[in-house]
Amino acid sequence: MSEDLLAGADQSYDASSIEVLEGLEPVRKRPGMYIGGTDERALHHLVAEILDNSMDEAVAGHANRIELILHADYSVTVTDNGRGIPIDPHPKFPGKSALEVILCTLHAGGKFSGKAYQTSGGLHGVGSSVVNALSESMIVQVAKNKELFEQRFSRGIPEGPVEKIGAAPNRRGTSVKFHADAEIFGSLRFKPKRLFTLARSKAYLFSGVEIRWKSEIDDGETPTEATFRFPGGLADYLTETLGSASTYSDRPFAGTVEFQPRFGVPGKVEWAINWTPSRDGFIQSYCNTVPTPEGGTHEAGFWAAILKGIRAYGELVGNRKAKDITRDDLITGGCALVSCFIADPEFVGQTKDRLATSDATRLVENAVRDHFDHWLSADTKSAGAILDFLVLRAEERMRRRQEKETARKSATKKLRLPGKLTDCSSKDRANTELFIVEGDSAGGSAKGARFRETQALLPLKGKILNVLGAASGKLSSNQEISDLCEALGTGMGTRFNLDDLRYERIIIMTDADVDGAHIASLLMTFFYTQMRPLIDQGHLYLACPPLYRLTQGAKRVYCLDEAERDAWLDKGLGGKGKIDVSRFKGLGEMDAKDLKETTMDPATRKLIRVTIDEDEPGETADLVERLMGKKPELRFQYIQENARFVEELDV
Ligand SMILES: Nc1ncnc2c1ncn2[C@@H]1O[C@H](COP(=O)(O)OP(=O)(O)OP(=O)(O)O)[C@@H](O)[C@H]1O
Ligand SMILES: [Mg+2]
Ligand SMILES: [Mg+2]
Repeated sequence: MSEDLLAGADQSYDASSIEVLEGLEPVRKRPGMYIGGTDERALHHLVAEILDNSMDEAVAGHANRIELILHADYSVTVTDNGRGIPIDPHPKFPGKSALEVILCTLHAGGKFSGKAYQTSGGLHGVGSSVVNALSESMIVQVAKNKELFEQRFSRGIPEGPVEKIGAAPNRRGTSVKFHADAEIFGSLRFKPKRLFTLARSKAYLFSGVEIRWKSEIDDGETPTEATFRFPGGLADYLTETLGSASTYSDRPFAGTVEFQPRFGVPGKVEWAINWTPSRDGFIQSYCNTVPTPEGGTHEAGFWAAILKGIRAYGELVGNRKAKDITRDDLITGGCALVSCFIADPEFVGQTKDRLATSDATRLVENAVRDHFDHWLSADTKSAGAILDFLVLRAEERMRRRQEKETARKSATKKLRLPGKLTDCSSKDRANTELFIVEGDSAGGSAKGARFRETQALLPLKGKILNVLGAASGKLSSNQEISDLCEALGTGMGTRFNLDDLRYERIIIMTDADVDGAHIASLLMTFFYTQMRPLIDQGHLYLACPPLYRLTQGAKRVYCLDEAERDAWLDKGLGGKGKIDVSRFKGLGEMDAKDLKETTMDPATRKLIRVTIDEDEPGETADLVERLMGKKPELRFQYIQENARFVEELDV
């Protein structure tokens, strides 16, 4: 670096360049430090801060009702029936009420000493003042001693002192209404669904509270009014979350245990966990009702208990492979909720994404461990199923590692293709298509119908197994599945790699009958669970072979559905004699020319792209479960009703 540059840099660097931000200014200058950014997540965090304060009041035993309202102008009101924020003059700040101090000063709060609250989510004395700073308007009302008080703020600055505005003979508590500041959040708006979910989860976390939800904004999918009260706690929450997914145990392993007092304050942990083959595992953890998406010490304690418990059970029943199970196998396979209440928790950051209190590990582990041992030995059927499932995951993980190592060794890996694949000649992936064809008979006419250069064929024999129900070990040993994987070139499950995909479009082409629909749905499920990115990136399609053939003399037309058939029947084909209608039983009944024209030729065919509705991942899993799960009637019904009539099929 040159001398000039150095000299230029410190010329104006003197005391005057050191700024001290006062009051709530730092919050507006650097919102990220307090709410983790200025994005949608940060915006919704504002509501969480205010709601957390009311929850703290409820958990401390002073409130049992909370109301959350989303107004038409996108402002939010949170009301509780707690003690009410103190409004008397603050001893340290003459002329200011405690309310004003709390809302206009960082690090002002009643949760530092544990006198007013024992196990609170709040602890920094920052939350409400931060929300105030980032709101273009905030109105706080406090009902106390049969009187109603109010103070208004704009961008963290009081518009006047706290004032008595009336009587409140039957009311008690705090109400905070705020409108997030567009200067900070731009055009971002609260999403009814997110707030609804937030309110609901809080109610699950503390069964002593009733939370009412109201939204003046109707997004068409979120209820505009609801009352949440869940005496069943996390066990119910988990059961609801898993919906109709099949699980290895009928009831989740769930419980609540009080801790030995910490700092003289009793705490507790509540949890629920179950295992399912039909979706990825997850854990949602909370401390003092504050979500901790990055986990922390309480999660560590929970997994330690489950891991030790399952290994000990394996040893007890003589399953030697149980000792290979690791924490990762547990985490990827289990669906868990853990909520603890402890005094004076330590979090990382103001958004409290991770719990750091080291005691929590031991407390949670001890609490859960005993119960888990009992639970496993009391329900040996579930315990056995869970153990098998976890052992399988461990084996799969180890096999993957081994395969990776051997794959690296054989550097000159030759591409292996299944014998029954009729490949296309193009060496370039662009514009190529793989037709997965049901049965060999159809394969015959498809061979004559295809464009050799770009269209490849893979006939699959009979019914592939119901992959969703099958353990993943069975999957990889299934011949049809491994042929499919080799043809695609991608690997599956956690080894799936989209870059290796050998074709641009994968097209499922099955007969237009119930069996065909079944096979198509099995394949879609397989892609959904094992090769999800292939669907996400728009590579998966369903072919639409016609359902009817009409002939009249020498004239012949194909119809995709009843409507089309009826239209032709009305106007006639222009041939001689009576119209002969035949309903296809299979692709094999069509000759190559017709198959090409109706189903395979990109210029004349129709395709359905398989997509997934991103907003509803839960429902997607649910639908796949419904399609593929234990009830075939439901499945057929769905496919027959829908598959033929939608352009984009949401699996
Ligand atoms: N709804 C309420 N009812 C009663 N007191 C409240 C309520 N909301 C806030 N307070 C009081 O205001 C104080 C400050 O709240 P604030 O959210 O700023 O900080 P905190 O909750 O103490 O900590 P954190 O920054 O972690 O949220 C609280 O400690 C509590 O004493
Ligand atoms: Mg708070
Ligand atoms: Mg504060």
